[in-house]
Amino acid sequence: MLQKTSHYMRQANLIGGKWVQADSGVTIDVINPANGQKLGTVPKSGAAETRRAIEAADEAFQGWRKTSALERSKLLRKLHDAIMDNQDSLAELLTMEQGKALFEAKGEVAISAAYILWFAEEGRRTYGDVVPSPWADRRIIVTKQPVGVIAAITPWNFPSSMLARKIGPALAAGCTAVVKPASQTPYSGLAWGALCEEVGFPEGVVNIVTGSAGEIGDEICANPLVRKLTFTGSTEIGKILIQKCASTVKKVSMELGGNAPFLVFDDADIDRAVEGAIIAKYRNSGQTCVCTNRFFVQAGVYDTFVEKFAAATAKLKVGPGLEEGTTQGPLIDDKAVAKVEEFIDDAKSHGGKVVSGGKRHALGGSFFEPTVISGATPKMRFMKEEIFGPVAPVFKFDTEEEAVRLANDTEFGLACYFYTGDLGRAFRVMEGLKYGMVGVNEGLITTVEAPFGGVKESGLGKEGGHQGIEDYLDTKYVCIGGLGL
Ligand SMILES: NC(=O)C1=CN([C@@H]2O[C@H](COP(=O)(O)OP(=O)(O)OC[C@H]3O[C@@H](n4cnc5c(N)ncnc54)[C@H](OP(=O)(O)O)[C@@H]3O)[C@@H](O)[C@H]2O)C=CC1
Ligand SMILES: O=C(O)[C@H](O)CS(=O)(=O)O
Repeated sequence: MLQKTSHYMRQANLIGGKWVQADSGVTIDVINPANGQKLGTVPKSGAAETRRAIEAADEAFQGWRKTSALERSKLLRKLHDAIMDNQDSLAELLTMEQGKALFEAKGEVAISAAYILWFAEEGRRTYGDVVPSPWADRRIIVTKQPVGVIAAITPWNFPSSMLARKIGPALAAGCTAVVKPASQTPYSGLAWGALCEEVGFPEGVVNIVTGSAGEIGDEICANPLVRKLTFTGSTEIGKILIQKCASTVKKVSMELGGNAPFLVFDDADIDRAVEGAIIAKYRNSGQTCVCTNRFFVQAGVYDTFVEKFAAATAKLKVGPGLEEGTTQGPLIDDKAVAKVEEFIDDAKSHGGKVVSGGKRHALGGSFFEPTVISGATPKMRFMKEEIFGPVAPVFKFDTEEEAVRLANDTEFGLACYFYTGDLGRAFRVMEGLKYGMVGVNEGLITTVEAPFGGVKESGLGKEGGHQGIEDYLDTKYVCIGGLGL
């Protein structure tokens, strides 16, 4: 199977148009989470390689910034087409390094291409202004220009689409990029380097460096040539990076952790709510930042919802991502499994009841049974900590006010979901929830046309939508005199 995915599989850094190893020659093994087998290696790079990548991006920026928005749009469209022409092999590579079910990997590759196409179009609409001048002899214009060299650091859970919604707007705006993919899932990002090379992006426009996160991150944050950092990952690391970027006053975009609530009111369509709950909880085996972390169900429908949700959960098929029919792949590693077990043990110690799943899957390794726990209470770790795994705690509430208060009782504010048949309630609850994204009677809302991002400690900035390109642009005010008007 590896043979079929090898065409875009690269086991080297891409710096200034050249595929190179780490200076030390040291490598990192990349492991298939479905079977623990080694897929290959990537360079264990550090500050020196990162510095060279930044310098290559800065050199390429001098030419790339002078291309027209239409030229950049055409290249991005070619990149979109190349991704879609190779969707199957890119999806197989993604599943082999990350573990997700193949249909989800194909979906991730497709939305990655969709982000590229969206920004191919948005890059031609970065309008400025001509402002009526207060002076008869001067003219005022306001223009948008690319910020310059950007750095992108991406997580292991969506190694393709998280990169797409960063380099898509960056390249469309006229920026150049240095990318650090997650060490556990580097191949999807490196494949992007091969695709950009194939469709004709100039050398140094996209550079990709794998290896020591701390060393690479420190060079990115300290190097004044890098004018913006866009990061997707944990809030813990995001806070460190924000602090380190202060030394050179970089722009920062942060897509960080979540603690999504999912509210079900008495007047909800319960079958629709269960359908939404399944996708909002178990997509990517629960390893997404917008996965539901806490289910809050009104007392009148609590037992019915738990029974239907547990039954639907039990129907999910755990297995290797490449296996026909699999809906739940393995977790990324054994550390992730151990964390999920800790959450379940904590819940049981506080009176929670496992009504579906609850333990490691018979397949062994990092496969885990999708799990529903009833009788959840705010004393449990779920209330404040992101699970990042296939565990669904179901809390009970009585009033609308109580539900909104419980939902907001977190430092996070990324995504939230609620189900109701009452229009007035829909507006009251939507306006009361302190989150960047709200699903009303829907459990999967991510799309390229809408601005993705959180508030509070879930992050800064938006990705996707027309907002997604703004963070890659500087606004310049120009006052023109001496015109003899
Ligand atoms: N808001 C959002 O859109 C998303 C948020 N997340 C959040 O991320 C977490 C899980 O993802 P995970 O990958 O474990 O998150 P991490 O924050 O551990 O890692 C994310 C990326 O940051 C890199 N990194 C780690 N430490 C440093 C450092 N000191 N300097 C520079 N880079 C560093 C990692 O590199 P390496 O792999 O080499 O360690 C990886 O590429 C969860 O909290 C989840 O909610 C995840 C996806 C999307
Ligand atoms: O990394 C993630 O969790 C993604 O942001 C989730 S989504 O964009 O696929 O919804």
